[in-house]
Amino acid sequence: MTLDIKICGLKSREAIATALEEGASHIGFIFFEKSPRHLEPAEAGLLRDAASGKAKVVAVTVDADNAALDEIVSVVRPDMLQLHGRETPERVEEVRQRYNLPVMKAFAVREAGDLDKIEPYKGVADRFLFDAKAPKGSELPGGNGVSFDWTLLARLDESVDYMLSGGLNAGNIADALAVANPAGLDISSGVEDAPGVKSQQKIREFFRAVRAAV
Ligand SMILES: O=C(O)c1ccccc1NCC(=O)[C@H](O)[C@H](O)COP(=O)(O)O
Repeated sequence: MTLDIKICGLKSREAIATALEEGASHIGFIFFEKSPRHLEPAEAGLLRDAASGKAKVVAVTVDADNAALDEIVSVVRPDMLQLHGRETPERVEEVRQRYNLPVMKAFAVREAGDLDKIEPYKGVADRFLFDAKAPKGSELPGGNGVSFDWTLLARLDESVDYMLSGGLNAGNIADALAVANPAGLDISSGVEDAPGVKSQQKIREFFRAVRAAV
């Protein structure tokens, strides 16, 4: 079983190097000012070259307008855009066409009905990302370190290409993979010592736990 693994919210060369050494398929940069993981496009542009030819660079945005995306795409040169807000199917299509880049559309999941929301995005988004709903009081639509009920994913058609995220860590990834059948995993808080501060040791432990589980 080959699983894509995206380490998200990276901000330092050291953490990127560790993620790549361990075999990350994707590295994510966050462009959302309220996040402790936020980077300016110029900062991400300097970091992204480390991943060239090794992993796909994913730019994570939340209801970004064209001006913001224009800057991110030209300065960071991402391989993929992750839309983590309330983007409509029409907006996802517009973004794909405008930048000629694959788009991963994020959905917040708490109950079965939340998965029905992907229907109008099928054939539009290149991949889905299922995350937990933000807890009350959080200003972040992602990166909250909270899991959802993975058994809900059993209702998905096998053809749905998705990454699983939300509160994953070295301690629960075996349980998650026993229940869900994702094409990829996406993790942020679970490999941090503090919000926005990645731990090289936790990154290594996460990969070790994934290898043991598959
Ligand atoms: O991580 C953030 O700060 C963030 C902020 C705004 C939108 C999305 C964000 N993260 C997106 C991701 O892809 C995270 O990896 C995903 O939500 C999982 O996070 P975690 O539960 O901390 O592992």
